Amino acid sequence: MANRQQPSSMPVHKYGQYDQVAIPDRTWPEKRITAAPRWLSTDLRDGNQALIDPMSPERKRRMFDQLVKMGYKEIEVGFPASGQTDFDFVRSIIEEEGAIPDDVTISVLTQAREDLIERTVESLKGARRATVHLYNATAPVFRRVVFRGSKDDIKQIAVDGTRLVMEYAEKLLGPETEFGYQYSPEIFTDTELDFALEVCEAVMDVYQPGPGREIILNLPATVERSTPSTHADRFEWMGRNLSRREYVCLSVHPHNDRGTAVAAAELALMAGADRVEGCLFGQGERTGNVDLVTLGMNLFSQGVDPQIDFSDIDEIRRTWEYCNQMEVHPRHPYVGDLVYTSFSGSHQDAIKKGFDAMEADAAARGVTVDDIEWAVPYLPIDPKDVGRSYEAVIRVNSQSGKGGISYVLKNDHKLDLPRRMQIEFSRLIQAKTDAEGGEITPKDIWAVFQDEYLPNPRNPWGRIQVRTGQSTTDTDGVDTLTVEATVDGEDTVLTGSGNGPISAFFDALQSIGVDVRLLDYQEHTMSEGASAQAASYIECAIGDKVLWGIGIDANTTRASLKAVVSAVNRATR
Ligand SMILES: CC(=O)SCCNC(=O)CCNC(=O)[C@H](O)C(C)(C)COP(=O)(O)OP(=O)(O)OC[C@H]1O[C@@H](n2cnc3c(N)ncnc32)[C@H](O)[C@@H]1OP(=O)(O)O
Ligand SMILES: CC(C)C(=O)C(=O)O
Ligand SMILES: [Mg+2]
Repeated sequence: MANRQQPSSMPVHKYGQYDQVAIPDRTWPEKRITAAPRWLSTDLRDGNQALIDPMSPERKRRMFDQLVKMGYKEIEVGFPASGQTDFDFVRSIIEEEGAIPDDVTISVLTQAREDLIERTVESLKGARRATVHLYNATAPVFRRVVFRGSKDDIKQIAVDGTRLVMEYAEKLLGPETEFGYQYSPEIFTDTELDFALEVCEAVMDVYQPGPGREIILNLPATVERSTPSTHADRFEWMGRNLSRREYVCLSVHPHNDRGTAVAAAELALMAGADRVEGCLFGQGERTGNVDLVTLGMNLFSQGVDPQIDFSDIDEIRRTWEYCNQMEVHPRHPYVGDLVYTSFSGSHQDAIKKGFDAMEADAAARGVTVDDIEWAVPYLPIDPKDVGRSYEAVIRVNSQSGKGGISYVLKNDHKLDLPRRMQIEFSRLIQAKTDAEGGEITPKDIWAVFQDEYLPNPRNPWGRIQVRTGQSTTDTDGVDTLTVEATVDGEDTVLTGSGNGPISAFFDALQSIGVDVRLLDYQEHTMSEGASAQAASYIECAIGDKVLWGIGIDANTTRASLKAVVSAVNRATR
C-alpha cells in the first residue's frame, strides 16, 4: 500500500538523531519485572520546584503525610538551601516527634557548592535516616555553556561536592542519623556514557561505598531524549561497567519530554535499575517526572505488589490536587474520571459479557468473583481495587449499543432482558440519543424503560389496565381465567380458557378484538427471599407487529399477565 503522506513545512533540519548505544548482546529485552523496585517520591522537590506557586508549608505537610500513608519509604522533601520555606519544612518534620516514621528516609537535594552543602546538611540535624543528594550537570552543552569548563573541571565539581558532603555530615550530624549519599550526573541522557561512568567512578572513589555503605547513583533523564529502548541500553551499559556494583543502588529518574517516561522507567528496571524516582500523577518539570501512580498500578495489574497502597485512588488524587493546585486529566491512567468508563457499543457489549462470565465462572467454582483472575474486556483492572464503583463503567450516548443499555438495567434494576428485547429497547434509546445528542443518564434510561414497558404511575397510558385476575384449573388441566380490567376507559370483565394462564388470557383478549400469539417467554427472579419479585418477559405477535412486554410481580402468573398487557398496550400506542 502506498504511503501518501507529504513532506511538511516543519523545520526538521534543526534537530539531529539521538545516538544509539551498541550493545548487541543486551539482555534487558528478555527480562521481566517480578518485584517492586525501591521508590523515591520527589513530589516535594522536583514536583514542587515546577509549580507556579510552590507548596505552602501546610500543603507540603499534607503531601508528605499522604506519601507516608501510601507506603513510600524514601521521600525527597526539598531543596533546603533554596530558601527559608524548604529549610523550615525539613526542620519541622524532623523536630515533630513521629512525623517521619522510623523506616522512612528523607532526602534533600543540593548543588555542589560549599555554602549550599553546609546549609543542606545543617537542615538534617537530628534526623533518624537522611540522604544528601548532590547533582551537577555533566552533559557537553552544560560543560561549555553553564560551567565553562573541561571534562576534568566538571568531574572535579562532583568530587569536591562529594567530599564536602562527607565532611559536613561528619561535622554536623550526630550518631542518631543514619546518613546516606546520592549522586546524580545531571542530564545523564545527554552525557557521553564513558564520561558519565568516569564521573560516577570518581565520586565513588571519594565516598568509598562498601559493605553496609551504599551509594545511590541516580542517572537522570533530566530531559527525555531517546526511545525507552535506547535509555534501557544506557542503563544496561552503566550497570555492566560500574565497579562496586553490589554497593551501588542504581536509580532511574525519567522525565516525560517525549511522553514515554513510564516505558523508560520500566525498561530501565528490566535493564538493571534498582530504584525509581518520580512524582504522583507525573507532576514535575515541563512535561513532568515519571508518574509513580501509573508505574505502581502497572505492576499491580500484572500481579506484582507495588508495595504502595492505591486502594483509595480518589483520596490520593484529592490530596494531590489540593497540594499542587492542579487537576488530574480525565484520561489519566488508573485515576482519571473517564478511565473506567466506556461509551461505545462494542466495548460495552464485551464488558457486560465479561462481568457475566466472571460471575458464572466464580459460581461454577463455588468462590466469589474476587477470588478468580480478573478477565473483563476493556478493563485492565477491577475499578473496585482502587476504590471506584461500577456505576460509571458504562455510560450511554449515541455510540452505545444494546450491551451497555442492558448492563445499566441489570446493574441498577436487576432486569436481565432477553437478547431480542435488548435490541428492541436499545433502538428506543438510540432514537432518543440521536435526536437529543449527548449522554443519557441511567435515571433517564430507566424513565424511558418504565414509560415504555411498565405501568407509568406519573403518566398512565394504554388500552388495557388489569385490576384483578383469577384462574382455576380443571381436572383436564384447562385453565379458566377471569380478569377485571379497564379497556378503553370502560370497566369490564374478560374471560378465557386455555392450557395455561397465558393462553387463557390470550383467549380472553380475543373478545375485545386483540389477536395475540406467543413467540417467546422468559422469566427470572430479581432478588432472593420470600418477598422476591419476578420479572417475566413475553415476546408476542400482535396483528402484524412483534413486540416485547414485561411484567414485574411477586407472583409469576401475575407477572406474566402484566407482561402480556405491556406488549398489547404497546401495540396500540
Ligand atoms: C534538574 C534539576 O531539577 S536540578 C534542581 C533544580 N532546582 C532548583 O534549582 C531549585 C532550588 N534552587 C534555588 O533556589 C537556587 O538555584 C539556589 C538558591 C539553590 C541557588 O541560587 P543562586 O545562588 O542564585 O544560583 P543559581 O541557581 O542561579 O545557580 C547558578 C550558579 O550555580 C552554578 N551551578 C548550577 N548548578 C550547579 C551544581 N549542581 N553544582 C555546582 N554549581 C552549580 C552555575 O554554574 C552558576 O554558577 P555561576 O554563577 O558561577 O555562573
Ligand atoms: C537533580 C536531578 C536528579 C534532576 O532532577 C534531574 O536531572 O532531572
Ligand atoms: Mg528531575
